[in-house]
Amino acid sequence: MSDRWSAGVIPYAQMGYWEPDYEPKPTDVLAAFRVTPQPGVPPEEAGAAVAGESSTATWTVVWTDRLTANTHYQAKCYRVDPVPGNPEQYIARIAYDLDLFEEGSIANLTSSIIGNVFGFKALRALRLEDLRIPAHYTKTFQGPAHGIVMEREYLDKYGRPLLGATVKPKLGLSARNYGRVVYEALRGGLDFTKDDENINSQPFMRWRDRWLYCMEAVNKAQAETGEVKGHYLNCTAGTMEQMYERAELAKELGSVIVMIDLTVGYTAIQSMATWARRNGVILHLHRAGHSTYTRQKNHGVSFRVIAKWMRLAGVDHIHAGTVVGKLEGDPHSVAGFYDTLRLDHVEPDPAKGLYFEQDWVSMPGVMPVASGGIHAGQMHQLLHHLGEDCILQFGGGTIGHPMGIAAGATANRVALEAMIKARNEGRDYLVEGPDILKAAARRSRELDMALSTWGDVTFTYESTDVPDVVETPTVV
Ligand SMILES: O=C(COP(=O)(O)O)[C@H](O)[C@H](O)COP(=O)(O)O
Ligand SMILES: [Mg+2]
Repeated sequence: MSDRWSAGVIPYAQMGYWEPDYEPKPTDVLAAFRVTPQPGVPPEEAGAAVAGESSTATWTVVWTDRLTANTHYQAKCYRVDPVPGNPEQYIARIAYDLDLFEEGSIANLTSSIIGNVFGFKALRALRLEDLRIPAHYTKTFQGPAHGIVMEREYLDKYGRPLLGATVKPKLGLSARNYGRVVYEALRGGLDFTKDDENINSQPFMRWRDRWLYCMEAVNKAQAETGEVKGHYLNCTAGTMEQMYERAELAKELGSVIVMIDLTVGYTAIQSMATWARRNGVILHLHRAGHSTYTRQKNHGVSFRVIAKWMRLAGVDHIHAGTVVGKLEGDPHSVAGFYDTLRLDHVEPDPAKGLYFEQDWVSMPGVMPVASGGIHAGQMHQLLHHLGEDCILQFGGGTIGHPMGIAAGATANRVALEAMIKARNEGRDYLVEGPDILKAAARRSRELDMALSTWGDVTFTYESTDVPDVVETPTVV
């Protein structure tokens, strides 16, 4: 071991970053990292190195350490467990004192915990699996601008998932044709339509034109149906000033909701969440880009951590997976994401990939959004996996309907209401789902056509991001 540290270089473990006797305090931020050390690097040293580099340390001791209360500020790796079935990987748990973080800043939290450490040569790979945010720190964040309960009250819609659709094709429609899609989908029975992540303000359709045509469509559909309707106007732009300008006009035109992409960055998200609460407008977040760092199990940041950050940052909606659709989403992992977003208190549950207890101390819940390759024929599975407080978004599964967009929307609404009715009557809707849908389709040509068009479409591929199977639950 000693060969690897020449004069002046001391192992992190020896510098105090490995402390197996440490008992985490209720105020500590706790992290679980999946560590793959380089051959020859002991796991405790790897864990200590992560603790060091994500808190006070550099690669050697420095004289100025003596000018600080160094042991107080040092993060401590207090536990390292081998990963069952994977001899190369370990889960290292690290405790960070609350004093290391600025109140109410995701940017500061992330610059510490994922700042430098993922590039460490001594590690082959590193993944942040989970974080425990102490109540003391949680209370310094705004949290969701409105949250699930307020959103339902604003919309006057209860007892069922909300329905939406992403306008397709993703790019190229003119503002007027785009508005037509919105109108058809909303009048047909959806609650929301939505800009896709990459619809911002391109030459083929500038944002102001889209705002005008979409709000005309929303108003017309509201007048015809007597329901509150919304279109997520995507305010994502190159500067904060442009985003505020777009959000202000959305509000002036009476939109109940605006949207941003995860790509705008944590600080911009927090700023937009503050704006959204102040202005009484719901804030939708598309997790554009997340799979570049959330999907692979050995390296990056788990989506359950991103979900936690976004609840703190203050969004009202976030895309969180469908289980059955076209994009990555193991049922157990997705259940863990949905719990993290919606519950007030989350228990550790290794089967769902949840490493820590998380108390949200009454912070409102975020509405998870299920989107990506879903259709009416999956309604029983969607309700079973995702529950009632969520938004089901059918883009292709509305706009691709052979009888037209409004018919696609109606098919989804009829399928959902039939399934909710069956659930409320106490039926085993998961098992009986296909029959429930067939029976409903006898009274709805739109649903009948949706089922015959897409009924057999499934996306059965192996998931990448699956929780480790066996681990004893730990309460810290
Ligand atoms: O465009 C779509 C879905 O379109 P469609 O409904 O036509 O498949 C969304 O961008 C994805 O859902 C994002 O993925 P996720 O929700 O997993 O972040
Ligand atoms: Mg999209």
